[in-house]
Amino acid sequence: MLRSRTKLIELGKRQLCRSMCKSSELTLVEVDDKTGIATLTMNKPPVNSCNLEFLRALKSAMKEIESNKCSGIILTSSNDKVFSSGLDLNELRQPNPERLATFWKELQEMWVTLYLSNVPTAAAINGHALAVGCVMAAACEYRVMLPDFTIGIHATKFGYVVPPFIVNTYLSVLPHPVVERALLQGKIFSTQEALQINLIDEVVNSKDEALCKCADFIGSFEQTNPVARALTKRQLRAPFAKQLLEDPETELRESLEYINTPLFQESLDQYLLQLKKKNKK
Ligand SMILES: CCCCCCCCCC/C=C/CC(=O)SCCNC(=O)CCNC(=O)[C@H](O)C(C)(C)COP(=O)(O)OP(=O)(O)OC[C@H]1O[C@@H](n2cnc3c(N)ncnc32)[C@H](O)[C@@H]1OP(=O)(O)O
Repeated sequence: MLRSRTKLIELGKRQLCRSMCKSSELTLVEVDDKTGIATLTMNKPPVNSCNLEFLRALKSAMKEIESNKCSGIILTSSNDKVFSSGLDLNELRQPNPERLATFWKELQEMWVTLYLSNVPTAAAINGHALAVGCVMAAACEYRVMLPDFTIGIHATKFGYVVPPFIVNTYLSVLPHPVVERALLQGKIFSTQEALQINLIDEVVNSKDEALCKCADFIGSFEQTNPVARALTKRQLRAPFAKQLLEDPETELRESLEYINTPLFQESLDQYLLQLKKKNKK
């Protein structure tokens, strides 16, 4: 009882000393004056699907947080049912070639910025995290999730080949056989299943609790040297990012080629129809 009261008081304090740093319409950044932790809230209605502008806003917010020497980043969502629905599929449908290339490069850069961030990163997954939404969470160092939501990469279910950097994000948190089965089945996990396979670290009952857990995780590095920590993280993660860092053009070319195939475009049309139909029922 006493412990939970202390926790609540602690939570109140944390909320009080939060100050706004920089926001765009699509992202909201709040920095805790005491801990230096930045909470980056995704705010693209209705479901945080990543279009070009949103990817740009996310990358720029993360870079800004790093350059302000914050002690860590907590990634979360302003929507209390959806963390992120992944890529905005409208960006991939009958695309304008120039915009698609710019979009895909932004995706690559946003991923590299998050995956190799110098500061500790944690995801407070307060809703469904699908496809690239799951990738963003998995690119963080720690994940805590609310019950009764779903998380996973179901690309193969609707005719998408999974790009290598997405495979690598899974491989850096899950064992190879688990990744193989999950990606080939296009498996979407419930919160409980995600906990069982260690795709997430903990389950919590509220967003506030999720933010607290993430702050505690970031706080656990207080006694470490930030430069040594950042370089060690980079060393550990570099093999998974190597391909994209050394040769982003090949990944870009292969992805654009694939997205422009009739097979991909037909599957996408069908999938988008299904998504819309669901709402008309
Ligand atoms: C050799 C190398 C080859 C490389 C090849 C690379 C090329 C392949 C690329 C593959 C990469 C894929 C990664 C992705 O991230 S693809 C995105 C996949 N995401 C999804 O499938 C999520 C779909 N959405 C949902 O399941 C649900 O929306 C939800 C997230 C569970 C939320 O449900 P909820 O009921 O709350 O909301 P609605 O479904 O009513 O959605 C509200 C409106 O938003 C539209 N919507 C939802 N998600 C998307 C999306 N990802 N893109 C665009 N639009 C989306 C939905 O249609 C609703 O619109 P409406 O109001 O107009 O009906």
